[in-house]
Amino acid sequence: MPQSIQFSTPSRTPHLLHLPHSQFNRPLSSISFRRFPLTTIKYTSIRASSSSPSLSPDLDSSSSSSSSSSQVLLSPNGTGANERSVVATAVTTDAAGIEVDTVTEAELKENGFRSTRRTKLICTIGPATCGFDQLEALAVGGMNVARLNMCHGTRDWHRGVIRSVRKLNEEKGFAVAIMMDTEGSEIHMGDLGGDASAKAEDGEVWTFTVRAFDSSRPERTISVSYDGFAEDVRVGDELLVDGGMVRFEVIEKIGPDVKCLCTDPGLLLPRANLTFWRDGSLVRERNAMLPTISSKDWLDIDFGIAEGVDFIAVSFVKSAEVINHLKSYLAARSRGGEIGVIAKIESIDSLTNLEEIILASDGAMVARGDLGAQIPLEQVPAAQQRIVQVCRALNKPVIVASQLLESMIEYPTPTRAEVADVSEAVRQRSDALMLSGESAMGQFPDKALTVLRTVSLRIERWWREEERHESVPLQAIGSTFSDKISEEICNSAAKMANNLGVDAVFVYTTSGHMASLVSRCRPDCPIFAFTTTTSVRRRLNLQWGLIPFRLSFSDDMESNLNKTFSLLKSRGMIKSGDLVIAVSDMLQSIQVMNVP
Ligand SMILES: Nc1ncnc2c1ncn2[C@@H]1O[C@H](COP(=O)(O)OP(=O)(O)O)[C@@H](O)[C@H]1O
Ligand SMILES: C=C(OP(=O)(O)O)C(=O)O
Ligand SMILES: [K+]
Ligand SMILES: [Mg+2]
Repeated sequence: MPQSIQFSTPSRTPHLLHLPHSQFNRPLSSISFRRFPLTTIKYTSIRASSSSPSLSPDLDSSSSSSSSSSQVLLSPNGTGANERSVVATAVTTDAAGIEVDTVTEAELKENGFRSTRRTKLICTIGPATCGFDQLEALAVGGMNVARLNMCHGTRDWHRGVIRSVRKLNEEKGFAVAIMMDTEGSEIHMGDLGGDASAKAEDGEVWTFTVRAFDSSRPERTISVSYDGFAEDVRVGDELLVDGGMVRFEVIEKIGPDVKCLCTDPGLLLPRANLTFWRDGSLVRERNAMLPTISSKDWLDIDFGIAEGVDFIAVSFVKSAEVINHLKSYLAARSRGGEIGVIAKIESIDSLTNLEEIILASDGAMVARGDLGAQIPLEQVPAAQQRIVQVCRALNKPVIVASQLLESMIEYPTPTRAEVADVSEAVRQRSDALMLSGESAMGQFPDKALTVLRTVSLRIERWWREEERHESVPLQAIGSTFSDKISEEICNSAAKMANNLGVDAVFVYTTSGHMASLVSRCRPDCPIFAFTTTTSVRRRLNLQWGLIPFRLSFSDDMESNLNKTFSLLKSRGMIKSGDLVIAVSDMLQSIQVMNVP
């Protein structure tokens, strides 16, 4: 199949350039249009929307079907320029045949392409946010992915949330993806017998025990999920609750009970995780014999498959093997590649095997909560930067998680240090930021999301204003020749977009791969990703800069562009004169044009 680069001038006359395969052994960026005088480039004209008066008459009939009202176009969920309530507009009988959520629509109209947020936002859903209206408020506020932590809540509870999110997507045109996070074989405390928390004071002696309680929890007593706990632990060990938020020292062992002295006071939360340090280093063998995916996790995974979640985040990944195992399990049970597997990097082993784990996964999470309990805290920032860089190099989305706005669990305003931390993750160009307790059980979930949104927007703008184009050299990753061509096309498209100052890159992608390749380049302009299925659209919502739309399209780029321009224009989401670069994975083409 000949590869084509299409170039259409601002006067809307596109030029079609056919090149033999061999030309593509060089990066596309080295293919200069100047080397091929425009006069030798065969051109075809492209038809604009039916509202354009300057169409070539010869193409009217061939493309008039492109404004058919049966076309369905779905916009992404809100980038949250405003807090007004979302009105359902999922009306396919609409004259323009568009389904779109009003948040994105309003934002694009009011602020234009460039102002859209590039960094994606994830909210952990918990008691503070599980109601339909609360979920809707988060979607309006910019939530791209809802995370369910299977450490907490029953499957019925999680099912309720999943169904509410799905309803929200169907009724209001959002594309909020669902990420299920496995519990993993970590050692954690039991619940607190109904108490929301328990305060451990300095100098108090608490009992950690593997005994089950018949009735209510005895005072200053905590149950532990790991049967071998009392045997393994030694007097003098340090016991860290929730990554060091509260600390104890083991002072005595009495059968199944372990007496511990509180050395750093704080709040104990139900099912908080526990780590152990001995002589200044983490005791790793403690859960080394436990499988990464426990039998309870496998049941949760089956539940996730049945409920059609979009991502499964695997806790305490140690090697690529477990990721490969889960991926083949999913491939056999879910309809082929529909669930993305995210590796949580939160252990020493996962740092040791980082590249192979990320290569095997569909994305990674910098799970700083547990990571900070396994390596010294001062090493966490360097680990974060390395994980973000490896993910970018290997073209996998990366999430920065835990304690971004921890103080907002209790207070309506973040600390300056928290804002600086969020800014750093945005500046590193991570794909997504995640809220945990802030949205799950905090007092100000919407405000916390607003802080992530406004800080992301501001830092992204600052970075663009400073014109700090990144010169991160992106290593070649494509294995097949076709993959290599796609990669070069996307690299070139992003470079052209920056150099020409275009308003948006349009990418037509069936699997989503081409969109991720454009996202990887982190271009200055937003990326409109058009894909044919709702599941791909939702998964794209995790990736930096992608505004995913669902659109039925063909392998005829001319008609796809006509259709897109017409649909987006009729909703006022783009306007005549906007400069766009379009790439497609079906034709492997690049086109530059003004919206007619
Ligand atoms: N589904 C849920 N049901 C009840 N509480 C939850 C749920 N999800 C999260 N939480 C609460 O939010 C806190 C922070 O969430 P997260 O960081 O995901 O969990 P953890 O602290 O266990 O690592 C949890 O400690 C828990 O108190
Ligand atoms: C995100 C994390 O995992 P979890 O909240 O499940 O402990 C973390 O440890 O930072
Ligand atoms: K978890
Ligand atoms: Mg963790």
